[in-house]
Amino acid sequence: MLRIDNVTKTFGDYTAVDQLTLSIPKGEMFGFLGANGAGKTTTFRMILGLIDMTGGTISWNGESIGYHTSNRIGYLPEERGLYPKMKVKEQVVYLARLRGMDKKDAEKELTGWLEKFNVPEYENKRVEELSKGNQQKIQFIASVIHKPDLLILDEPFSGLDPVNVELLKKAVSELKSQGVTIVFSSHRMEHVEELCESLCIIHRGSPIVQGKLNEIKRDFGKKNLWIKADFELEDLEALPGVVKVKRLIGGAELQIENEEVSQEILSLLQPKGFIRQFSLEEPSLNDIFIEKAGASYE
Ligand SMILES: Nc1ncnc2c1ncn2[C@@H]1O[C@H](COP(=O)(O)OP(=O)(O)OP(=O)(O)O)[C@@H](O)[C@H]1O
Repeated sequence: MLRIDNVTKTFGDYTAVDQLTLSIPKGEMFGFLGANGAGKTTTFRMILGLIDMTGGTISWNGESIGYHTSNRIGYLPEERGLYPKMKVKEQVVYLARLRGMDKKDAEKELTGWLEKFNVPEYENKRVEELSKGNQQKIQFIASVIHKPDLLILDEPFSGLDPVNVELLKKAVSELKSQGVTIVFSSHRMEHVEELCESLCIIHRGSPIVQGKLNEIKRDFGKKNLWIKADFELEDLEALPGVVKVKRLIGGAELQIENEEVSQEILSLLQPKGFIRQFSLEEPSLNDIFIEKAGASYE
């Protein structure tokens, strides 16, 4: 288990992480979310021991984070950076050996990963010859080659095309099924929704939402209602229990206070004409993020 206990980080007068307490069970894929500047990367750097905490403790499987835990953690940093002139194989094997891996094992692992990512021919290419997205795949390989049991990924999907996003999602899901604990940050809520059972949204270094995704959605209460009708959907905004209305061609998307409101809306609309679509859906993580993180700005 990764335990972050009452962790604070200040830079001068500024508090970037504020008494953060979180527990991430072993083998989970955990989403660590927050607006720009919320404190995600700073937290990751403290987990890695790259910067000192101002206060608090962090432990991995009961051991305080430090030099002895570093070989068991893999990290894909937000600011990607490989040596441009070095060949992929030289570079990844060098990084793996720094993590205590044997050269032969590292080469074998690298070949496997390059095949998995459909780029076996990259082994002897210089990093600068690869596109930015492909460099990112190589950096991901460098972060997992030593088979860490805790993997920290800072915005792993940014800059990847949809095919590579799918490849990477599959790779992280496989690692999870092998028991690796994965913590990742992302501004793309749909990726978090797809991959994570639990998550935390932080704002100014403190959690504002925390828990299991399905419970967070249930507790949020509000629902989305999609309506398409062959008549003008007028005055929806004025109906009791309607929070937001987004007009679409031929219909509307509503945010409503609770399920009961949808029944009242249906009874009101039915006498007016033909309703093509009327569907009630769970709120998206995007809705929750915008409301919770947005409210904290005020
Ligand atoms: N070395 C530093 N010195 C001073 N302030 C810093 C330093 N590192 C981070 N900060 C500040 O701490 C806050 C949190 O930064 P951090 O990089 O952790 O945010 P983030 O959540 O990762 O944001 P983003 O989504 O934009 O990557 C920011 O206001 C940032 O300016």
